[in-house]
Amino acid sequence: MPPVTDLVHTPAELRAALRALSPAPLGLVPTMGALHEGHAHLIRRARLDRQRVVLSVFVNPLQFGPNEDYAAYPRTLEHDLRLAEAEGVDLVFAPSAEQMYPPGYATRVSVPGVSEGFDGASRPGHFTGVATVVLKLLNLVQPQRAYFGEKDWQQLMVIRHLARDLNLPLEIVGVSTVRSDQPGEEGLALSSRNSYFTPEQRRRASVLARSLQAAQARYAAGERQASALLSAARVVLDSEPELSLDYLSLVDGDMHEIERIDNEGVSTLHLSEYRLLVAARLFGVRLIDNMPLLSTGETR
Ligand SMILES: Nc1ncnc2c1ncn2[C@@H]1O[C@H](COP(=O)(O)OP(=O)(O)OP(=O)(O)O)[C@@H](O)[C@H]1O
Ligand SMILES: CC(C)(CO)[C@@H](O)C(=O)[O-]
Ligand code: BAL
Repeated sequence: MPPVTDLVHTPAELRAALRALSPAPLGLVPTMGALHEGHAHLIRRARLDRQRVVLSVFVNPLQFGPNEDYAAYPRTLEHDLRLAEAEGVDLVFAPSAEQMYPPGYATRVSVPGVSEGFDGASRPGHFTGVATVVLKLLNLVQPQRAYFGEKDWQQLMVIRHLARDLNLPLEIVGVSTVRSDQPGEEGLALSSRNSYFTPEQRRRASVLARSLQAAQARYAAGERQASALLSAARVVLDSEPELSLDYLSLVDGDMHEIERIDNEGVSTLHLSEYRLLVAARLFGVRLIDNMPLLSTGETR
């Protein structure tokens, strides 16, 4: 018998369905749907942790700017349910915008500092929208653990900060980025927005990953100046004529830009928090990617 995945749409239905799952430990996987192998990886990680898995599918209007792709964002609930069922998800919560933000809704949650710069600068209000909806989802589901992809690195840092600052009684689990292994587009970070691309454009979009790998290679060869590491990435990005760069940086775990890696004073743990970040627009689509200086696997 294939596992049965329940689908609910309202907070009241969610509460009733959660009662039926309790007292098992719950893992929440928040998504905006259009599920792919990256999302499947988060679900599998939650199941490995022996959690009952609640998956939310909600394209959150609060985190989109007025000129962004809220209306065009892919909505594929039937496909998402099939993937959720195949991966053994216990419950899918797919609310409407009206259920999440009924008339009179006012509250916003923001995490200054870590939300500023990078995507926070390019997408004003984005992380306030993310923090607000994530806190609402955590309150609705009350999981023991919640799973987020490293692909959205700054988002993961914002949510870790939110959980720490507000003493949220749960563990935030970061899961490493799943990348394409399709010939020609190897390394491309899986993303729902890749569905906007033709196969040829996807191959060219792998330039982001290749640029970060070039910086990693320079680091592995002994380079410790951020500017030189970033130049190595920049050469690769410049090889794509259609690419318009938003940012390319090396940051520490607090999202502060760093100029030089001083291995003497930095523990391996600290080093694993350093990230090369890139964001660029390609063929009208805004893409982000990031990599550690050294591949270190998942973070917790
Ligand atoms: N390739 C991936 N590897 C690991 N986690 C991922 C990957 N892509 C998305 N995720 C994670 O899945 C969760 C839901 O993300 P979301 O539904 O926005 O998908 P997405 O592919 O990131 O879409 P978008 O194109 O909007 O960036 C987030 O925690 C995100 O970091
Ligand atoms: C965390 C999230 C589901 C909040 O809407 C979204 O930002 C995403 O899919 O990464
Ligand atoms: N995966 C991040 C959600 C967003 O781009 O709005």
